[in-house]
Order: sequence, then C-alpha cells, then structure tokens
Amino acid sequence: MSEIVLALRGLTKRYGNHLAVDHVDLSLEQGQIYGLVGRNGAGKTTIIRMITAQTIPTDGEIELFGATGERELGQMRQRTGVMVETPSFYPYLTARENLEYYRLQRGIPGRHVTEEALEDVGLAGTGKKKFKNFSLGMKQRLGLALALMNRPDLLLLDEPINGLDPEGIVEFRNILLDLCRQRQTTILISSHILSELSNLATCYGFIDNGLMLEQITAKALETKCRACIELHVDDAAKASLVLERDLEVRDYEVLPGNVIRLYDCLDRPEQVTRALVEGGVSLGGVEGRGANLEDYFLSMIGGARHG
Ligand SMILES: Nc1ncnc2c1ncn2[C@@H]1O[C@H](COP(=O)(O)OP(=O)(O)OP(=O)(O)O)[C@@H](O)[C@H]1O
Repeated sequence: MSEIVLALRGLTKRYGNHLAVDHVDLSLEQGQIYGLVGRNGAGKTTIIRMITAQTIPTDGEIELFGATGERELGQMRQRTGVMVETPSFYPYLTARENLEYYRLQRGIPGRHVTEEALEDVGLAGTGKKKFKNFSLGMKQRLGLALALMNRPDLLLLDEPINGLDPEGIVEFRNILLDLCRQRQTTILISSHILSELSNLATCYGFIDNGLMLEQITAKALETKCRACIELHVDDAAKASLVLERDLEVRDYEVLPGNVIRLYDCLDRPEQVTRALVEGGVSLGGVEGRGANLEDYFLSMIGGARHG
C-alpha cells in the first residue's frame, strides 16, 4: 500500500465569525499530484499555510508522513517544499545569484544544491540574465527552484501557474511531472482554473467557501466530462444492438434507467436517432453533453450556493 504523505482531518480555520476553512478532510498518497481547485477566497492558501505552520488551525488534525504531534510535525515539515505567492527575488541578480543568496540564508551546504535546483527547473542556462528581465514563467520556475532546494518529498504550491501563458503552463507542468516520475515527489497544487491542472493532477479537490465540495480522481473526472450523446431509451439492450449492428458503434456505456452514453458518432446525432427509431427503439430523449472541465467546476459551485 502507498504511504499516506499528507492527511487533513476536520481542518478548520476561523477568522472572527468567518469560517475560512470548514472541516476539510483530505488524503494524499506518495507520488500523487493533488489539484486543489477553488475561486479566489475559497480557502486554498489558508489550507496550505496551516500545513506549513504559517497559520494556526482553529480545529482539526494535520498528519505529515505519519506524524501528528507538534514536535514530530515540525521535523516532517523539513521534508516539504513550499511556494506560496512568488518569493521576492533581487531584480539585479541572476537566477544563480538569487538562489545562492537564499541557500546561504537557509544554511544549506554545497553550491551543487543551487546547480541542481536550477537544472530541475530548466534555468541552468540563463547565465547573466538578471531576474528583472525574466518572463513570468521564468520567475515562477525560479520560485519553484527555491522550493526544491531541500529536495522535498512533498511540494506545496499555491497558484504557481496563475497568469502564465500556455507555453509557460506546459513548461511548468512538465517540470512537475518529471519530479513526480523521477523522485516520486508528492505534490499539492492549487489553482482557481481547473483546466490549468489538466494533464497534471491525478486527483482533484473542489473547494468553495472553505468547504470541500468533492474529491475525485482525474480519471473519474475525465469520464464525467467526456463529450457524449446521452440517449434515454425504452430498451437499452435493444438500442445497444442497433447501435453496434447498424452504426458499428464500439465506444458507449449503459447506465441504470435505460440511459446510454455514446462516445462515437458525436458529429452525426441525427443518424443515431434515425437508426434507433428504424430499429424499433423508443427514444425518450437525446442530449449532447459537453466536455468542459470549467463548466463542471462552475456547475458544482453553483450547486453549492443553491444548497
Ligand atoms: N489573516 C486573515 N484574516 C482574516 N481573514 C482572512 C485572513 N486570511 C484569509 N482570510 C479570509 O479567508 C478566506 C480564504 O482566504 P484564502 O486566501 O485562503 O483563499 P484562497 O482560496 O487562497 O484565495 P486567493 O487565491 O484569493 O488567495 C477569504 O475570505 C479571506 O478573506
């Protein structure tokens, strides 16, 4: 069984009358990339700050690498790397000089640590270029390099992809995937844009108003958000037969209540309905379902607000 790297149980933060984080449960196994998704003010930063002891929880429990007591938690926190908002770097120093400054400040021995961190994030070749002339993507990668200097087993990243252009997002994503593959680094990454985390997160937690609304694996989310034609029929077995025989459909699933989700023939729904009717199937409804991750997230938040 995989090691549980991080577990939150009933984690709560109250500011006056405001519940910023409301009894959040979360569990993260080694090598997972957990996408914490929520709008601005949802409580993402507060959760990360409680894990790193920058904010004291009002209630609940944090378990890190199996430890829960304050003293042991303190030790285990040394195995984490954190990036909450872009760290302040010196504008007139290079990437290497900036990292060297922080390495010495933190008392981490060995120049090779800086070199490895620069290699990890693809900034080893930036030479004399000063921080002030870096693109946002480079700045964010330097922030990540700083979080990687202690070779963490758990990385906590608060909105690191925020504002990056598509190319920057891909670069950042590839670095994280490499860390996960090569070092089995476990990653918790927050974002207010779900699609920024696609092809990266292995599971998601959706948070709104401090509440964890849903936790779902990337695979399950992909299935939920996959484009399909949803058919409500009187006889699913008969409909399946017609679809396979007359339209050579292979990719479909049958849900309870005589509902069929069809992933083939998306561009020709009329042909599907005609074939079914001609095959003697009664259709109660035909509905095209979208494939948009953002819509899924927004519909969930909408649902929460009405709830
Ligand atoms: N020190 C504080 N004092 C009072 N309220 C706070 C404090 N820190 C955060 N909050 C409130 O707690 C809630 C959650 O904030 P948090 O920063 O965790 O959200 P977030 O999801 O990270 O959003 P953002 O992306 O905007 O940072 C917000 O309503 C915020 O105003």
